[in-house]
Order: sequence, then structure tokens, then C-alpha cells
Amino acid sequence: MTRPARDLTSILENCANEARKQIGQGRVADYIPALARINPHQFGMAVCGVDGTEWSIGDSDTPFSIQSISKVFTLALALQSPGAAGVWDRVGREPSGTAFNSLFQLEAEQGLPRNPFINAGAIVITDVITSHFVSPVLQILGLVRKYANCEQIYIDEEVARSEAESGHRNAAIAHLLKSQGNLEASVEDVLAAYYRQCSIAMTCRDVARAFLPLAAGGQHPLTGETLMPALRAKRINSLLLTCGLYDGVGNFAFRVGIPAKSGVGGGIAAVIPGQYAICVWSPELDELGNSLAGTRALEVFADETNLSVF
Ligand SMILES: NC(=O)CC[C@H](N)C(=O)O
Repeated sequence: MTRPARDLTSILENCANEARKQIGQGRVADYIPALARINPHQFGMAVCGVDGTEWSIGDSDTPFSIQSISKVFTLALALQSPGAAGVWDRVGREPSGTAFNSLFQLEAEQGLPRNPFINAGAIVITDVITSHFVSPVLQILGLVRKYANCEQIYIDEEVARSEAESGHRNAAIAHLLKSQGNLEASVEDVLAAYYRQCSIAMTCRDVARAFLPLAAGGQHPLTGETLMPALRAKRINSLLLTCGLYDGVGNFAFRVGIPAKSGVGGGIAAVIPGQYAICVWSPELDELGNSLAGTRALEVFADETNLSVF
């Protein structure tokens, strides 16, 4: 794969300039103090090409809380775990049309979460990992480090502690799943792993590198290693497109047209298959929990490069 090879310097400058105009119009996630006190004026963007080129601008070396972006890594891990065969019997592949932490659909649909990227689905995926590995968090961290080709990636334990202290909705979801027979490990063990995966800290450059295998048909362009079969990469990308931004997924597809996954830390990871993996980060969110400036940056990138999946 040697496709990209183009100079993105001025395009990234335009993305950053346009994105920064959005700052001041959203709200940082405030459900835990560690996220609430983040400087909202930050913006970073990194783009990695499948040819190994890398472009970045702004606060692209500042670690941020990846939050729900971690759900892509745990899905990849569950699909290569001994529990892989049962994954799609326990989690669906349809957009939810509800908030990421909604409970009512789970109750109405007998404990089968719509997809692996809403909290209910992600908690089931973390259960697959927790019930098949002795050290689930080390497995998750190991996979992330390998995908990012960086051993320094760490868990922000302060964020993890606050997630646990304020995680009443996630606890409710996990208990509901348990009562509906869709959780194998204990609620406590699954939530402990889930809170810690959400609390992984990474920079835009780390996240963009870690999404490269999804852009490159399962191979890591920087190490040459095959990390997943091409078909699995294609399928994960399809889920990003249909389920990666919660209830904002339709509008995002309309404006940007690139498979992506957001997190309430303000990051958005995006994949242009065969070309680029991208990460944008800016902490202020829209009312659905997606980064405002990040979305704008990706929109400008898609417009100016004329790249999207459509
Ligand atoms: N949308 C998100 O990033 C959600 C992650 C958050 N830790 C939660 O579970 O509520």
C-alpha cells in the first residue's frame, strides 16, 4: 500500500483554522472532575498515511482520555479472543438511535445491545475479554500499544477512579445485562476493566497510528505485522460508519462521510480505507457527546482532500 504521498501541510492548517472557530460553542464532558477541568481551547490533529507518512498540527502530542475510542480496540481484541465465535450472538450491528449510555433499548430488546460502540454493547465486549483472559486490562493495553506501535501508552488511574465513582448508569447497564443473561463475568470485574479501558491516555499521533491497521486492510504499515484479517478490518470500518458516533452518526456521515469513532474526551478517530488514519482532538462536545471542533476539522479534511467513502 503506497497510495497517499501528498503534502497535507496546508490542508491541515485549514482544518485547524476552521476547527478553532468552533471552540467556545460546546461543553467539555463534566461527569468527572478529571475531564471537567481540561483546558477547552486545545485542538490537535494527526494524519497517518498507509505509506508511513505522518502529518500533524496543534496539540497533537498532548495525551487525552480516549474514552469510547477504546471500544474499537476492545472489539478487535474480543474478535481475536477465544470468545470470538459468540460475539455476534451477544451484540448487534445496527445503529442505536439513542444516547451512548441509554438503558431503555436494552430493556426493550431483551439484553441484546444494538452494537458494540454504545456502552451496553461495549460492556458485553469487555465481558468477552474479562471472561477469557486472566489479566483483561493488560491484554487491552497490550493490544493498544501494539496497534499504536508505542510502549508508553498508559492508563490514567485518576480518570479510572472517577469513572468508577460516577459510573451509576454503566453499573445499571451491567446489572441489567447480568439479569438478562448477557454477562458472564461478575459485574464488578467487567466494570473495573471497562473504566480502565476508557481511561487510556493517548495523543492524536498515537491514536492515528493505532488506527492505521484499519486503513491498511489489517496490516500495520509501520511494522509490517498482520494484526487482523482484511475482512475483519472492513467489517469494523463498516461499524464505525454506522455506529461510531452514537445518535450523531447520520449527520456525521452526511457532513464528513468517513468511518469514525468518537469519545467524550473529545477525540475522534477516523479511517479512510486504503489511504489514511486520522485523529482529531478538541475537548468541547456537542449535545450528543461528539467533539465539535473535531467534527469540523474532519469535515474540512474531507472537503479539501475530496476523500471520503462516498
Ligand atoms: N461516549 C463515551 O466516550 C463514553 C465513555 C464513558 N466513560 C462512559 O462510559 O460513559
